[in-house]
Amino acid sequence: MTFTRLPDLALRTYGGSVTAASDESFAERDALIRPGPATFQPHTFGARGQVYDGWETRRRREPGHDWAVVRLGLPGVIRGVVIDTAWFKGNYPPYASVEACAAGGHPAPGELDGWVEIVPRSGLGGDRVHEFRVDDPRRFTHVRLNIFPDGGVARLRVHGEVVPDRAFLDGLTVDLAALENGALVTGCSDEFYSSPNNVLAPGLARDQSEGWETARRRDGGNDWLEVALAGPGTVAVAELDTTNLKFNAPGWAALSGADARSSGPGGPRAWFPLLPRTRLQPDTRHRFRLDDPRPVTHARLDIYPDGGLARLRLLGSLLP
Ligand SMILES: NC(=O)NC(NC(N)=O)C(=O)[O-]
Repeated sequence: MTFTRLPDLALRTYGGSVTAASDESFAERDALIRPGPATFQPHTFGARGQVYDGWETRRRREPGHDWAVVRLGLPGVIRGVVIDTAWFKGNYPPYASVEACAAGGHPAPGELDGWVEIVPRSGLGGDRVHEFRVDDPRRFTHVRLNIFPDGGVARLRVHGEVVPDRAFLDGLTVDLAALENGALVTGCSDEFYSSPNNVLAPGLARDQSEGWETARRRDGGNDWLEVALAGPGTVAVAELDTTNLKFNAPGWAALSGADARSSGPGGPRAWFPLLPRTRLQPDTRHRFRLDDPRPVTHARLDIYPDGGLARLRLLGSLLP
C-alpha cells in the first residue's frame, strides 16, 4: 500500500497545529496542514503581496533557513511525508528537510528536543508534489519542516499509523472505532465522493464532505466498510451518525463484529451480528445499546443500499 493511503497525522481536522515558525510574513503557517488541495487566484494582491494558500516566508537577506514546527494531532509511526509546493512557482524553496521528535505532556515549542532527521535535505521543484518515504519505527508527536533558504510550501502531509497513549485507553470506556485510538478502515465497497476513514475522525462532521459518501448504487447490492478497532474489546454502544446526509442517507444499516484472533489477521472473518438491519433517518445521530458480550477486533458496517455516514462511534472497553 502506498503511504499516502494512511491517515495524515498532522491534519488540522485531526487536531494538528503549526505551533511555531521562523517567519510567516507573506502567508500564514497554519495553511500547511489545511485539509484539501491548495487553491490559487492569480493577480490577487493583498497588503503583503500576492495571496497564497500555503506558508510563505520573506526573501531572506541574512544567512540561515526557515522552519515550521507541527504538533501532530494523531501521534504515531510516520511512514511518509508529502511536501507540496502547489502554486509556488517563482518562490518555492529549492531544498527542504524534515525532522521529528517525541514528547510527553504538553510542551511549548521551545521545549521540544531530541529531533531526528526523517527526510534528509532534498531538492524541491516549484508547483509540485514531493513524496518522501520514511523508514523509522519510532512513535513521534511533532515534526519540523526546514526549508532552505526561504520560500513557500502549500501543504505538508505526514502519513502514518496512529499509536495512541494506552494510559488514556486502559480501563476506560472509549471509542474503539476512533482514528485517534488507533482504529483504521481496512476495507470499503466504494469511496467515490469521500474517504471512509472520515467516519472515524475526531469531532463532528461540519458538512457532507467531512463524512463518507458513496456513489448511487445501481446493482442491487449494498455498500459497506470494515474497521480494525483500537484493539480487542467489547462494544456497548454504537453510534451511527447521518448528519449532513439529508437526501442521500442510507435507508438501513447493520453492524457486525469479528474476532480476528481466532482466524489470524489475514484470515477470513467470522462475522456475527451486533446490530440487526435497522432503519435510519437522514441527518440524525442514532445511538444503539448493544448487548453482545463477545470481544471483537473488527467491525463491519453495512448500509442499504448506499449513501454514507458522517461518523461511526463504537463505545466500549479494551480487554485488559
Ligand atoms: N506572496 C508574494 O507576493 N510572493 C512573491 N511574489 C509573488 N508575486 O508571488 C515573492 O516571493 O516575492
